[in-house]
Amino acid sequence: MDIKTVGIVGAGQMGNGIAHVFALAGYHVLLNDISQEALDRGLAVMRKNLERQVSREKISAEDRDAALARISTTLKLTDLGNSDLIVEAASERETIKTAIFEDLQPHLKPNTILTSNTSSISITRLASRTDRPERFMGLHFMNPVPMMKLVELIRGIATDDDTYQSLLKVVASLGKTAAIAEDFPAFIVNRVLLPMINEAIYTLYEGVGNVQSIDTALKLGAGHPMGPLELADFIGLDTCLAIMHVLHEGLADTKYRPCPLLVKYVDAGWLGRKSGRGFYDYRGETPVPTR
Ligand SMILES: CC(=O)CC(=O)SCCNC(=O)CCNC(=O)[C@H](O)C(C)(C)COP(=O)(O)OP(=O)(O)OC[C@H]1O[C@@H](n2cnc3c(N)ncnc32)[C@H](O)[C@@H]1OP(=O)(O)O
Ligand SMILES: NC(=O)C1=CN([C@@H]2O[C@H](COP(=O)(O)OP(=O)(O)OC[C@H]3O[C@@H](n4cnc5c(N)ncnc54)[C@H](OP(=O)(O)O)[C@@H]3O)[C@@H](O)[C@H]2O)C=CC1
Repeated sequence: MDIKTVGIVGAGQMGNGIAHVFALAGYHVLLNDISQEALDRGLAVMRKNLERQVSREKISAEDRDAALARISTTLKLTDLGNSDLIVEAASERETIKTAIFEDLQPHLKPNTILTSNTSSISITRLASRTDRPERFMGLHFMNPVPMMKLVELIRGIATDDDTYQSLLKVVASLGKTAAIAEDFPAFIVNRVLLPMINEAIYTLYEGVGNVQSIDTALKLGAGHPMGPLELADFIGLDTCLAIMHVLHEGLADTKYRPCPLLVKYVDAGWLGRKSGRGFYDYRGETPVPTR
């Protein structure tokens, strides 16, 4: 299938990164969110990240301008009806995702491929709520999207081969590498990564270390580019908690129980970088540990 126009739902940190890489690869992008503020912020972040790529001589100024010219934004979900491919990147809540696909469905072309960037939710179940489970797949980008080379591809039980092959080509056209995961809770990356982050939060909760010592230990002791608490803040603590709930419920094993301290931070609205505070406080010039 020839994919030219991509509709992206959700202009948060993932949605804007996904729009960035599709536009740079020559696709026309229509970006939707429920809030104008999120759309404006998403565009501003894309401009900044494209600018950084120009200043580091990764792309030319012409590439940047052409990419920006290929991106439009809209508050109206139904404007995405002409897209050849939909990438849903709204908040990690199943009811939100299901409602988006239900609202979009009557306005879509029959062949349009539906994908979700979900970190953990069953692709088979999301697909089953649409009129085209055979043309539905998990297309899971990593954060920050312009930098990370991997895209996890997850087939639902009904996904057909044509959809799978089309998405393999899309991933290659973005200059990224696909890893194929079976449709089980949190797939591959987050099945491994999130229990590690949750364990780091338990380590903090139980007083084995403080924020600084835990992050320093994993960065310098295990060669991680970011400490696990810094990474949790980067992903978003609400998203981390949502993934742990899916693992805990979906695999029915207590080893996946979310740390009460993670729950407390989310209850406080301390969601990490995106809200200004999490395991670090980002409101000053340099991040300061909150524990
Ligand atoms: C939750 C899920 O469902 C799945 C997930 O995504 S889990 C999260 C997966 N992501 C990770 O684990 C990220 C771990 N962190 C890293 O790899 C690195 O810290 C990083 C690549 C983000 C930044 O690297 P760094 O060396 O500390 O920063 P810095 O030297 O300033 O930048 C390195 C590059 O990243 C780019 N970059 C940094 N932050 C960026 C951002 N937020 N957006 C876009 N690009 C960014 C810089 O422009 C720079 O690009 P070049 O190398 O092309 O010049
Ligand atoms: N953060 C990460 O590291 C990664 C996240 N993901 C997944 O990507 C998805 C998005 O995550 P992320 O970008 O971090 O989250 P963010 O919170 O940064 O962004 C989510 C965006 O979706 C918007 N939104 C909520 N409901 C709707 C709706 N009905 N229609 C359109 N937009 C809506 C939100 O608006 P508002 O703020 O107004 O509610 C917000 O702007 C999630 O499924 C997440 O699990 C995948 C890989 C990595």
